Amino acid sequence: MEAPLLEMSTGHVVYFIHPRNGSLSEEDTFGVARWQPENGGEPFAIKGNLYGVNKGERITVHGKWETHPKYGLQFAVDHWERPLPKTKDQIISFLSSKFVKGCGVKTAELIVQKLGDRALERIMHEGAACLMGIKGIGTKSAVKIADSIKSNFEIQQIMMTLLPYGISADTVTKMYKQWGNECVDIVRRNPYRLTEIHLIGFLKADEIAMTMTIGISMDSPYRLNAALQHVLNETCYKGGHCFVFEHELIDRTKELLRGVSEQDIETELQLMAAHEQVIWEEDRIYPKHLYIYENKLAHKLACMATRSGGAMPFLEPMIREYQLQHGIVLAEKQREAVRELFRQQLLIITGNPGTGKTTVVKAMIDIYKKHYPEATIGLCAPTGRAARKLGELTGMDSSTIHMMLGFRLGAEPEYGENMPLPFDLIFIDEVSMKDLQLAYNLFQAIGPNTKVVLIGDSDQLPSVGPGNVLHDMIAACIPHVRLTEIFRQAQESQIIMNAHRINHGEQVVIDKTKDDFFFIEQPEPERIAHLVVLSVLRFLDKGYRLEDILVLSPMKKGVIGTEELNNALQAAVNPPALDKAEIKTAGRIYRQGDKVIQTKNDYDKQVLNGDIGTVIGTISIKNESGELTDEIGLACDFHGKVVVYSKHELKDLLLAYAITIHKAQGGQAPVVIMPVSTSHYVMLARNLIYTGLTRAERVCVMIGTRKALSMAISNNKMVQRNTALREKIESNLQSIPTGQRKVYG
Ligand SMILES: Nc1ncnc2c1ncn2[C@@H]1O[C@H](COP(=O)(O)OP(=O)(O)OP(=O)(O)O)[C@@H](O)[C@H]1O
Repeated sequence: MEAPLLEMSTGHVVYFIHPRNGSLSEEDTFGVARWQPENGGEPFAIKGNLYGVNKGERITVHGKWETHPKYGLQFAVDHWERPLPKTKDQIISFLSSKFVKGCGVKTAELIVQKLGDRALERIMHEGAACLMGIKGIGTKSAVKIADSIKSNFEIQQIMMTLLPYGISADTVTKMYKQWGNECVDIVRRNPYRLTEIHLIGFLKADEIAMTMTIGISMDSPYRLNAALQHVLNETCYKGGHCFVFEHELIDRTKELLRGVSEQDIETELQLMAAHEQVIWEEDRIYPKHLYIYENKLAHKLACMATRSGGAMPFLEPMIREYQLQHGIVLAEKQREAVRELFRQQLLIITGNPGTGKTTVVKAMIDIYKKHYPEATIGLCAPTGRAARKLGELTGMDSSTIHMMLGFRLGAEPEYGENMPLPFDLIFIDEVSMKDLQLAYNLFQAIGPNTKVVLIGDSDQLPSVGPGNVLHDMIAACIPHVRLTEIFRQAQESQIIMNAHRINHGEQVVIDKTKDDFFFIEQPEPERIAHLVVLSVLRFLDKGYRLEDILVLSPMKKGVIGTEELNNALQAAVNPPALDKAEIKTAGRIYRQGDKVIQTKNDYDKQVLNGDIGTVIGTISIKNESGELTDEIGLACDFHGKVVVYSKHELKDLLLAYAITIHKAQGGQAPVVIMPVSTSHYVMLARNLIYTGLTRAERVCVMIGTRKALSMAISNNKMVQRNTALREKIESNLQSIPTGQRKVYG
């Protein structure tokens, strides 16, 4: 049966019926609006994907009439377009709209005066040249006006061609930025190229490829290439691996492509390796960038590790003087760490909580400054929270590694191989979180005369991103001092003592007369969720603030996963109210007063993955020229810095009443509440529970079953990560003959 022909109507949206503010997003594109056809007919309702339609602007909608059981006759929009304005008034109104940069009503009138009814056609064909000589338009603004008109209509054309294949308007805009007017040709030839610029994933590209008329064969090299890239990257980034073994990559790709022969996949892989799209080393296949990071990092670490000095007679009296001045006796391992600081260019200090890491860092800074008064010292950590804590404890400035390196959107960091960081000594805290890429960027920026001290707890979860950098460095014998003594003050904390027990595979011991560790026995997940909410409310009643409380769950899904806990906690802690602004998008509600977490590094806004803030309210979004638009966004406070999110940027912001233990790494709070249930037994591992517990500064409340806790404590099977950093550091170390090793200090 042939599809019914679509009808069309040109006119404008008088107002939006749903959503009332007309603020649609890529995730939430469905809208209903009151429509005024320009032929003078009666207004009617239109509905459908109206994402990108602005109230009042002239567009053409294509679709068909439908009868809604409740609302009657409506026009269901299949697609829409912005027609080329025809009359003088339409042209002036288009030229002075937000789509054309740098052109107000007066300038628009002057343009039409000079170029007439065919002004837009002429600008598109002749470019900026035809605008020259018009009063108030210089060369720069002529180019700006011409470019925005051209790109506007080109994007429209591309959208009309590609939207039917399920490519969203937002993706088209991004594609256009990358490929300009060639988008349609590129996608028609090889839809998988959309995966190259991370606009869509392989599965979506495959879907598009299969629906495009020219069709792409199942064993097309384009398809195989994209599938191999997809499997390689997914495996590395989801599993924290730096490479994937050849047989595993081929097997997984075969499973994904179903019906394509192993031989064809292997041939494509060989071609990819020959063109250095991937790196094939022995039986390992690396994404090219991870291979470069691993090799360069290994080389740099080995060079630094071979630079060590000899005896320092001045040091022992300085350590004694420090102890006297501060009324402290450093433990032998702490003294060893101070000595190693002076001897080594690169030093790792690890220890479980309460073993005196911060104390020894303070001693190191003090003694080093006494010996080298002119020395410049930098402090940093992978997350904002960890950096703030390091700054507070040492009384010195401290920043995130990203900020220290000067990460910028779409550009190399400010500091790197050719521009080393301007410090004599750098301390980096919470190094267990550092993944391969961040470690590479950091060490590239370390100059030949800068010392580096890495501090961390190697029993915590490894980094979220690829690599197992801290473990590999320790295993490769990079100078390392492990602090083991638990000091008396720390011994009084049940949190610290139980953290050590868990780490040794022993069950927790709780003294009910003390008030820092509680275990509430409850087997039912629904009841656990309820108790989590009650506990949070109780701590709030006691005077704790929301930011003092971390609710940690191992998982996102399920009744006691972060998603459902967040909904329950939002409803209990911050319910809707007339005086509280809120925004709804993609099924989530963000309300004034909500605790939120950024889930991606955004160098433009200067908020990093893991930063926690509070929603201040809603706000009108400004366009590129700084003028307010109809679009409503969200304003959040991140430790005194106000960050504004447009609706489509909210995908990078989640509620943070409950967060995963992985996300909580590098941060601590006075209170930690943690469900521990067999309902997420796949996630129950010792280092997970250990990491969660050690986020608590004052009180930890676990809710669940002892059985689940005991299962987690017994599960010490570390998930293996594919990395060759250790091997490469060792081989670099061997290739630097002892005679050529530099003396440092
Ligand atoms: N040599 C020492 N003699 C006596 N007390 C010490 C000594 N070193 C550290 N402490 C005390 O032990 C406690 C824990 O020390 P510190 O905070 O430095 O450990 P940490 O390893 O940094 O802990 P966390 O990982 O929990 O932050 C502190 O109260 C500190 O004052």
